[in-house]
Amino acid sequence: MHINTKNLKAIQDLYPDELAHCYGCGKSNPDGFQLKTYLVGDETIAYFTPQPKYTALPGSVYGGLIASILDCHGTGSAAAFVCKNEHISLVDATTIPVRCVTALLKIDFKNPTPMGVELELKGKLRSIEGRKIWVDMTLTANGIICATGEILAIRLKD
Ligand SMILES: CCCCCCCCCCCCCC(=O)SCCNC(=O)CCNC(=O)[C@H](O)C(C)(C)COP(=O)(O)OP(=O)(O)OC[C@H]1O[C@@H](n2cnc3c(N)ncnc32)[C@H](O)[C@@H]1OP(=O)(O)O
Repeated sequence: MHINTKNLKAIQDLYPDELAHCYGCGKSNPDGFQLKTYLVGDETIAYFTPQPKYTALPGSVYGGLIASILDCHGTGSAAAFVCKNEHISLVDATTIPVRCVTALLKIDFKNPTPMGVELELKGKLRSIEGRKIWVDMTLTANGIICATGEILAIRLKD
């Protein structure tokens, strides 16, 4: 079921301008994917429909693209979970004082990811240990989990 994100703020839209140029999710990168991650309760969600140019075998999505969007969903999720943990409201904020980068990313490709359908990415917090945030992720198409991911994101120092 597609969650209505219309009244939610995407984490990536709350990154300070100077940290918002990421190819995968930066709002200030017009040539990038501009992935949007939303915090919904205890999990994060993002939707993305790859263009046909990101084909692997005909009809299926290139694995690098899958890794790329899970990477950005992971760092966005990590920032969102830190905000939740520290009671930083995403509703009132225009920017958040939390930015995370990827230290480690693992992807398991479970099934071919079909081209031409909207992909659903979800994130769940595993743990926050100081500046280290572990997030578990799934990427689903047509109700089938095509990939799972785990990320260790590191919160940047001020
Ligand atoms: C891109 C970085 C630049 C930042 C500025 C621009 C922001 C732009 C944002 C856009 C980005 C968009 C998103 C992207 O695409 S990010 C792009 C891809 N990622 C990178 O380029 C990151 C490159 N790596 C680094 O810059 C540093 O290594 C970081 C910042 C990650 C940590 O270096 P830092 O000096 O800060 O911290 P630390 O070394 O004390 O480590 C902290 C803790 O983490 C543990 N640990 C670390 N690695 C691993 C590992 N692989 N497995 C297991 N554990 C690991 C480590 O043992 C320690 O644990 P503990 O001993 O405390 O228990």
